Amino acid sequence: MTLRLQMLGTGGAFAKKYFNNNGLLCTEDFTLLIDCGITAPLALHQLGKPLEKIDAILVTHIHGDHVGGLEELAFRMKFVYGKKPVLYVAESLAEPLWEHTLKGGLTQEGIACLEDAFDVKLLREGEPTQLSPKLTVELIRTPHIPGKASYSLYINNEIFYSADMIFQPELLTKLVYERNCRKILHEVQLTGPGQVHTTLQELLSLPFDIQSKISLMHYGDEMESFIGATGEMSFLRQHEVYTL
Ligand SMILES: O=c1ccn([C@@H]2O[C@H](COP(=O)(O)O)[C@@H](O)[C@H]2O)c(=O)[nH]1
Ligand SMILES: [Zn+2]
Ligand SMILES: [Zn+2]
Repeated sequence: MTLRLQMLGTGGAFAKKYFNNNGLLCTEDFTLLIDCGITAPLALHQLGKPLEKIDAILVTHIHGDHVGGLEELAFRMKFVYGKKPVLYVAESLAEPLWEHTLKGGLTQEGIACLEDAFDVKLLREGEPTQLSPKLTVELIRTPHIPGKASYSLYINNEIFYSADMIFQPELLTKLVYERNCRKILHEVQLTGPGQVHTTLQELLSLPFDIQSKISLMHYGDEMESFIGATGEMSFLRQHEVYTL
């Protein structure tokens, strides 16, 4: 089954060279935007991708580099195309996404809740959900910020998309050896302590056969100086189209 991934950006929260880590995941008849950060509207514009070609958006957690573009996207879909974007969101994130992030900007006549701005589809952790005939996504809750929900994605029961998370070697091992995971798209923090992210040093501790499945994303502006220092892992590049 052919899946294509084109990252709108591959940068970490503070990266300035690579835009926010948001991606277009495409089957032949469906385009999913994974996360819609602050830079997503500009990245889509630069790629020449009209908003109406995006069939749905899925958000992994509530940080600006993952949800900061939703206000503009909702307004443009409403006023330019007269449509509500389809928004896949974990049950646990829907209320905080509205109350803590979007309410201030989106509230106006005709918009009083998340459902007024988006066609909201709630996702349950651990339950694979078919988004289109050839695209299924399962949310896996993974640790990122203490006390805040955040989710990784298991796509078509074979591709792991970490989103932002603290290193989880047991999960990665289980996915590869027990769930036939054949590709891992993983965030990486290249310098400094990981704290709420996964460091390159941590990923380098994984066995070579797991490393060889990993493409690195959500990196800092210093990425170029780490080329050749990432073991069996390679860097995902902004705008390149990958067949998964
Ligand atoms: O050096 C750092 C930089 C950032 N953080 C924390 O990360 C998040 C924001 O980044 P995301 O990519 O959106 O997760 C925020 O909680 C910062 O406090 C950090 O811990 N260390
Ligand atoms: Zn992030
Ligand atoms: Zn985050």
